[in-house]
Amino acid sequence: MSSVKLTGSARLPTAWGDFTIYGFAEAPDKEHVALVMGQPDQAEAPLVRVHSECLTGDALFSQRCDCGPQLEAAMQRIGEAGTGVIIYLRQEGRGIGLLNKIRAYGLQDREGADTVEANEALGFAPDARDYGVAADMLRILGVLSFRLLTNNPEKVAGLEQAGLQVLARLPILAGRNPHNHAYLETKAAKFGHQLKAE
Ligand SMILES: Nc1nc2c(ncn2[C@@H]2O[C@H](COP(=O)(O)OP(=O)(O)OP(=O)(O)O)[C@@H](O)[C@H]2O)c(=O)[nH]1
Ligand SMILES: [Zn+2]
Repeated sequence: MSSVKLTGSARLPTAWGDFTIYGFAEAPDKEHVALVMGQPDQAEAPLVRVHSECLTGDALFSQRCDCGPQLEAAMQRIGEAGTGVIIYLRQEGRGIGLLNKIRAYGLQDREGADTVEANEALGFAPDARDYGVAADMLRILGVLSFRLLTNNPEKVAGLEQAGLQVLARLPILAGRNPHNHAYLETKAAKFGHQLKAE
């Protein structure tokens, strides 16, 4: 039984080409979207990006993280390929929500905590995400095997555990800057993100 329901779709022209945006509802009140270009359900190894919401990075140009540039890079690569999917998950702050992420940022600023320590100080797991919903959305879209744009091995494992086939992990290195240096180092050291060019 899928935890998400497809609720509608529409054209979404972007700077990188024309996508179709699909709305998904997850009970009780979460809303997710998928951007689809071309016919990834017919393609042999389409590009897929599973992107976790980051309001500060995706919409407000924050340089504390690399989320906005990664999203742009993924849309550009899918535009160049002509086919692919962006699953945009409303798992802000690695699943703790926007307001808790801002509290975690405050602890990092005032107490020198890294992202993991700040989450733990607030009583959260270091990473509270789950990729089952993303897997359900991909299944509804008919995309069962694909190449995944990510540096995060947990994302690959999470989607595979949910029954999908990740044919390859493609690195997505974008948006490194002096403000996110420590954040990226923590991702590599504590979450095993692969951040070296391959
Ligand atoms: N709790 C918390 N979440 C953060 C922090 N900085 C960024 N995030 C969130 O982290 C999520 C992105 O996760 P990342 O670990 O950067 O990257 P990823 O999605 O796991 O991996 P990639 O696929 O390689 O991008 C977004 O939801 C951000 O809002 C932070 O300091 N604390
Ligand atoms: Zn971010």
